[in-house]
Formats: sequence, structure tokens, C-alpha cells
Amino acid sequence: MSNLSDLLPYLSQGFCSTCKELLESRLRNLHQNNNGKFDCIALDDGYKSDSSTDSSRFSKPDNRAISHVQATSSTPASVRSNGYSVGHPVLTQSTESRINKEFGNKLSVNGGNGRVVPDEKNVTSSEEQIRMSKVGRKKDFVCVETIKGRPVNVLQGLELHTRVFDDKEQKQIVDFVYDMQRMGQSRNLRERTYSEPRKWMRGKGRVTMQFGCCYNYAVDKKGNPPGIMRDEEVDPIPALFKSMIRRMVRWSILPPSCIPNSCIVNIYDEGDCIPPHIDHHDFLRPFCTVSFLTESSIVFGSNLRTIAPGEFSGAASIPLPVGSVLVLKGNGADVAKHCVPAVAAKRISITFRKMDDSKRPFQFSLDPELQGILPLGSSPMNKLPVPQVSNLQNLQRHSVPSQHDSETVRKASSKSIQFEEVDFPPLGASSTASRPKSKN
Ligand SMILES: O=C(O)CCC(=O)C(=O)O
Ligand SMILES: [Fe+2]
Repeated sequence: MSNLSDLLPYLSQGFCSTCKELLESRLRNLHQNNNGKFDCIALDDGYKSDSSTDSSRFSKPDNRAISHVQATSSTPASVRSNGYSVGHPVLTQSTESRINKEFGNKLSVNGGNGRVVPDEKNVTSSEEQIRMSKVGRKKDFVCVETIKGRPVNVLQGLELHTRVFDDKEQKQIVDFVYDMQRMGQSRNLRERTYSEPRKWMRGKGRVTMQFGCCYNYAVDKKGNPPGIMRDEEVDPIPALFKSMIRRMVRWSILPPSCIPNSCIVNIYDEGDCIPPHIDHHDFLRPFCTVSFLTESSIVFGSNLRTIAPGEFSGAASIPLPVGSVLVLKGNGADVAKHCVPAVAAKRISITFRKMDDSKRPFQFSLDPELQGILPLGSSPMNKLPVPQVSNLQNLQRHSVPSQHDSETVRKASSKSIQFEEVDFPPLGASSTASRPKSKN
């Protein structure tokens, strides 16, 4: 049967790329179901479950790549699906096809007009189900704190899904984030999309890029309150991030009732942090954060102490492996604050959130590509045993704090609230003033 691979071009002659892939996938299944009988068909399945990584393998944003991004923009400017043009295509059609192929969300280009639409006929591919079955799901976090005299599990509602994005996908996403960063630095993104901290010191802020809406963490210099700034425009969610959203809904990480329509990319250089906060209620629950490049811990607690610039302590610390998705809801989102202390090495996170309908920007319109996404249907493959997360030894489980601990925590907490209000960098205003050159 070894000549089956030679027959592939003949068998698939005249097929579109989707049908070609389908045929390849069927041959691969035949191969698997026949215990290697067709072992000469060398088809790269592109799926790896190991999430270990080395950030040095990722390309650095340099000017050559900026011109690459600009060069690709010679294709017709894409009108984004939320109704307005970004002036330059965030992704070219060919890049989109590559991305969609990589992510296994079989998408097809609709009539050559550059729009990409989900092809729901292909969504039940066994490959995607196998891939989904490798996701680790931990939903039983416990950390009891005494709040108003009552024991409360402040981690209730948190979920950690691991091995959601593999090394290859991480590289693609990280490279894309760097492309976007370069575009922000060269002012090729909307002004409020890209933001760098004005002043740099250990523990101060991080680079952010906001898509879908412009969000203000703290009262800004114009006196705008925290929350979604309804009269500001940012760039729409790029296609690659939309395919991440589709995966998270299809793989039952996020519910179809809460499909994100905004996201924020956090680029942490070594020593950068995000101070203690509760995500604003202009965003619905659940929301989620995806981690890349370096495993870091996120600290939770009803009171988070500031020990030093960028150093915080709290009741529980959860390591976030690269390629993982942390889902926040319940007490984990609304009773406990969270923060990421100064990171040991470069880290990128992407937080996806659905806006409260009544808080959406005035210019916002629904993206058809993010409507009606459903979890993968119930098939026997979905019933494969779910692997448990093994890499959580560092999770600190604390019992009810002693009287002394509560005192210390209470004192520290007023400090951390002060830190939060004064030092949370306002977002949505680019500044490259005094930050040392980034070490990407
Ligand atoms: O970087 C992270 O993992 C957390 C990000 C976060 O808390 C946020 O964007 O609100
Ligand atoms: Fe947050």
C-alpha cells in the first residue's frame, strides 16, 4: 500500500484545498486504523501536545519585519467584519488561510472576496476531537479565606485548561503579536490600540494592545472613569485571535453564551507585572487569559499585599503553563483580586472578554464570524478520558488565616489598593518616552 502516497496527487486532482485536506485526513485515519499498514504515507499532522518552549526561538520585532508587514498591505485594504476599515489588512488572506489550517478550524474563503467564514461541515473532524481530548482541565481549585467572619473558597469558579495551544501555534501567535507591536510602534495601528508605559521601572506596567474596545483601568488624565470608553475606537479583533476564540468555544473552554468580542494583549518584559485588580464589570463572566512564552504565576486573594515594586503576595498562587487558558468566573473573578508579579522572563498573555451589551463602544457592530459558535458535538471521541493537570505542585492551598495573618493582610491590603489606583498605568495612549529598548 506504500504507493498510496504517490496516488494522492492523482486522487485529489481538481480538488479544492479543503477537499484535499479531507482526503489526506481520511488516508491518515486509514493509516491509523490499520496499525501502520500504510506507514509510507508521510503526512504531517501538525499536532504536538508538548507545551514546553524556549522563547529565544521567537523572532524579534525589528524594522525589516515592519517593512514585511507593510509590504503585505499592498493587497486591497480589508474591511473588517465589524464594519470599519483598519486602513491596512491586519492579516492577508494567505496568512489567514495558513492560520486557519494550523488551528484545525476548517475555514474556507468565501467567493474569493477575502472574507473568511467557518465551514461548519468540516468541524467534526476526528483530528480536532483527538486534539481536544488532550486538553487538561482543572476545575477544583480551593483556597479558603475568612471574609466577614465566614469561610469562603476564593478560587471557586476558576478553571485551568492546559495544552490548548501547542508550540507551533504559540510561535505563530507570538510572531503575530510582535508584528502587531511593530505596527503599533510605527503608528500603524489605531492610536488607542497600542500603549506602552510612560515611565519604566521594575514593577511598572507592560505593553498592551487592545482590540474591540478601549478600556481604562483607572481614572485617566482627562478624568475618564475606569471601564470601557464608549466613544473611543480601537482596531477590531484580528482573524488569528478570532480563530483562538472559536477554538475555546468549540473545545468547551468558554460557553457559547459568552463569546468574547474584545481582547487585550499584555506583553511583559522581564520585571513587568500587572498589579492587583478585579476585572471591570463592563465585561461579563467568564472571561479568560491565554499564556505564552514563559510560565508565570498569577496570585489570587481577597487581600493582596504589595511587598516591593512588582512583588505581591496573596492567599494562592497558580502557575500558568504556556499554551494554557485560565478561565475566571465566580469568586475567582469577583471576590478574589488577581495580579501577576514581576515576571522572570518575557511573557505574553491575551485576555479575551465579552462586553456587557449596554457598555459596547458606540461604533461597535457585531462580527458575524463570532456568532453562533458551538461546542464540538457529542461524539464518542469526546468521551475519551480527560487528562488531569499534573504541573500544579506550586499551587499554594491556604486554610483560614490566623488572627495575626488577617491583621497583616488587612494593613497590606489598604496599601495595595493605593498602589492599584495610583500606579495602574492608564491604557490606550502610546508613549515610547522613557522606556528602555525592549529586549524581545
Ligand atoms: O497576564 C495575565 O495572565 C493576567 C492579565 C489580566 O489580569 C488582565 O488582562 O486583566
Ligand atoms: Fe485581570
